[in-house]
Amino acid sequence: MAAESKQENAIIVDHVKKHFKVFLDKGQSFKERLLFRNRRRYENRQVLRDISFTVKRGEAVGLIGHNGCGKSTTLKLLTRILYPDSGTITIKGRVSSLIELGAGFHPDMSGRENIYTNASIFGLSKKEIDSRLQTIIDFSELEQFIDNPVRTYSSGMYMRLAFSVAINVDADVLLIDEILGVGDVNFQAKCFQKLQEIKAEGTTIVIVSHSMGQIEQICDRCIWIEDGLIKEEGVPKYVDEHYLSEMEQIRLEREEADRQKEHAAAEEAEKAAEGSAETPAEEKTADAEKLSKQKLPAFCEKSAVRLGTGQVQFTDAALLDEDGESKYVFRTGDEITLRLKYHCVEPEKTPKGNFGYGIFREDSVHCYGTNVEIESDSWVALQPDGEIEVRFRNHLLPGRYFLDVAVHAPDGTYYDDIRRIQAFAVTSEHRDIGVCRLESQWFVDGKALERKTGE
Ligand SMILES: Nc1ncnc2c1ncn2[C@@H]1O[C@H](COP(=O)(O)OP(=O)(O)OP(=O)(O)O)[C@@H](O)[C@H]1O
Repeated sequence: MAAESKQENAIIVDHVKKHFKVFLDKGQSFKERLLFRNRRRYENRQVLRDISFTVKRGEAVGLIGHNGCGKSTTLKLLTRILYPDSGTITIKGRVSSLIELGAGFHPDMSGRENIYTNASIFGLSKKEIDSRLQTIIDFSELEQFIDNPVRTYSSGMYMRLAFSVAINVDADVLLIDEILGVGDVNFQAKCFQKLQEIKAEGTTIVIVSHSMGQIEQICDRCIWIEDGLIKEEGVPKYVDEHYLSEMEQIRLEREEADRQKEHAAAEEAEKAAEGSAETPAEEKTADAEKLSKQKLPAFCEKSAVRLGTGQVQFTDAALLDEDGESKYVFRTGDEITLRLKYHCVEPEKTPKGNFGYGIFREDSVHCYGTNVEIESDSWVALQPDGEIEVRFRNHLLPGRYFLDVAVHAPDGTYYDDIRRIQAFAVTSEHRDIGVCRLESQWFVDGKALERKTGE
């Protein structure tokens, strides 16, 4: 049997469920509550739907997940500030928690008196507290204020005292909620170092944090909670990466929805403006440098730059997914279609054009560029109004990118050239790094390694 499996469990959480009653229209005043006592509506919010995990003695485990997913609730259940609706929690040994720090402090009592009452809540006898009193005071750096009532303390001083007590009670299990927000930067660094010492001494630790760096430095294992269930569990570096990538995906999807709304509104405004004032005839005619002075149309990013003679003008540009939907976020490996529409002012004078596109990463790295002539050794016969599409497999790695499009004459004169016409983002489930994905096949002693499923 592996040594690890022999190690004793310090915490066993077994099929725990927890809901809260959330009142929707609770009266504010006593009168309102009395008058509308029959109207008090509430909803049952199921916060933990079925959580099971174990923590071995001496192990440090991090709980991560987005706001409101139930991390603090899990910790409060472990501390017994709350009780589960069903399921069981078993903890072996003395528990100390850094949750709701200083909740047990009495404001009129001095710092010293509060150390005694607070440490006794953690189960220490008077003799035990006497022997570690100076260590607690020294760690808090509050020596000169220790006999003042804690109501005269700043919130940072208050937290420092509470933290010093909680970490000096020789707990077997330490539960921590976003602890490293305590005090100033120096004190935070000191707390962090102390935690590492406590861990090295073999204390079991469960920590809730939004700081992946802290989780990776302290924890042996990480548990990602989502929708009241455990979504993933394992080595912090990998779980954190998956979590951060999902958070980025959610953020980008929101951004995409906002952008769609913005574009729709801009198009609407453009149509309204077109309807009320017809563009004067002379503005529609070709004129070198004219495009740079015109207002950018709605399909362009606000930061776009437009150059060219205006003899051919793009009237629409869209990046489409495989279903033909206009998108802002793509994944590495997706097929993307760039659809361009154009208007040619006088096709008889400018019968041929070459269309091209370029992609730049947001830090201006030129990732790619090509045109019709490079790919097909031919030129496009220009119509008064035409459409052109280019389809490509997206091998770009995660990041933000900008698209440039241009159409030029056989002599190289740019008819229309729009830089940063559109922004887009790329996400990926792969973990390779760099600018683009070079799908790699590994061989060991001539034998091809099996590729991960889904790649
Ligand atoms: N006492 C309570 N009464 C009603 N709802 C509660 C109570 N405590 C927590 N909740 C709700 O339970 C959900 C989970 O809260 P919890 O504090 O566990 O989340 P969290 O993952 O720690 O979030 P955060 O990262 O924001 O700290 C939230 O929707 C919260 O509003």
